[in-house]
Amino acid sequence: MEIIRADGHCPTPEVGAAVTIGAYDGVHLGHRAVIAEVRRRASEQGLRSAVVTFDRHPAMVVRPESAPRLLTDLDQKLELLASTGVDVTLVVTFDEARATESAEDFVAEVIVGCLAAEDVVVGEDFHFGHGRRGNVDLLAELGRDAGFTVEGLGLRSAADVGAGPAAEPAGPEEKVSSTAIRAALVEGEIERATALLGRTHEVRGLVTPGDERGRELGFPTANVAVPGEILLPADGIYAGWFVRADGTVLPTAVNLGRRPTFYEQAHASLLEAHVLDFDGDLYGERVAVRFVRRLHGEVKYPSIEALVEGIARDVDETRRVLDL
Ligand SMILES: Cc1cc2nc3c(=O)[nH]c(=O)nc-3n(C[C@H](O)[C@H](O)[C@H](O)COP(=O)(O)O)c2cc1C
Ligand SMILES: Nc1ncnc2c1ncn2[C@@H]1O[C@H](COP(=O)(O)OP(=O)(O)OP(=O)(O)O)[C@@H](O)[C@H]1O
Repeated sequence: MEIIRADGHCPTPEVGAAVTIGAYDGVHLGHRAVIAEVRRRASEQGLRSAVVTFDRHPAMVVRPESAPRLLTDLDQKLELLASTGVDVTLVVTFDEARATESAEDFVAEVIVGCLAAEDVVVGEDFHFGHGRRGNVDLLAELGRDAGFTVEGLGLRSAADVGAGPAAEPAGPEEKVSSTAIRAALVEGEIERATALLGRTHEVRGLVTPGDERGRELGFPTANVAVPGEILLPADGIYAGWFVRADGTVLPTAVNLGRRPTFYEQAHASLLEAHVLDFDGDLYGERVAVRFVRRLHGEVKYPSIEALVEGIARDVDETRRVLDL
């Protein structure tokens, strides 16, 4: 996949493109359905297939006070987009100037100027440009002058993307969206998020020193510092996978929370991963944690012995969940 950065000017394309546009946070199964349609249309018409997305979520600039936490950072998003088989991703710098740009200028500069779009495919609820004034109808109108067609796709539901019963409790009619997946994660409904994403939710960060208590307890943990703009699921104990910098994937029992056994009121949740059957130094390593199942909420154990027994049960349960 070719990656083009649009922060002013870009090379004039030699071939036209079938294009889709959006935040694409999470690259979920709804997004994948749109991209599959873009690829199908591109190959039918001898065009390149392209995704236009942003270097940060537009809400971070437009309404920072209520911007959502993200399912993916830019690196992850680009990796996931590459895995769809799309030919090009155009990463648009979303700054103040971009936020106040008119829909007309955005289309002229990016969609036509950078990609020579001939066919644009978006979800029917798509909005763009200053004040979210641009919609599918406006895009189609601009396309008539600029020489591209526009298709507004019906939004895919959980049933459409084959999410199955795991997408409950919202039900098969629920539209797949980044917002719905964020809500599932915040509720600790990991299987539902997985069903809508088509993969497990993965967060990335550096392993930082903790207070070494875990080792004393017999369960050393890697403290993973996840950037504040990334969405962590509900506090609790999880079975999951731990991905090392070299790509090795290891089973892990995760504590995401405030450790009430030790602290009356910790000010923030910590992500601590006990990597099963592993003994080694992880400090400073850039790792990923994938959440498979929430086992239970955090417990304020009455003693250290009870905590150690509790963690041992969590580790056993993690082995069962991961089929080890
Ligand atoms: C699988 C697992 C489950 C845990 N469950 C709890 C819990 O329910 N309540 C709690 O207070 N701490 C829990 N802990 C957190 C331990 O208290 C924590 O690992 C210990 O404080 C070590 O902290 P440190 O990394 O700062 O050294 C759990 C840890 C792991 C690995
Ligand atoms: N379930 C879906 N079915 C079809 N198209 C979709 C679906 N979800 C998103 N799209 C389309 O994919 C593109 C990217 O959308 P965007 O990233 O805004 O998705 P979203 O998941 O709806 O996000 P949010 O929940 O934040 O609104 C847009 O053209 C959008 O209309």
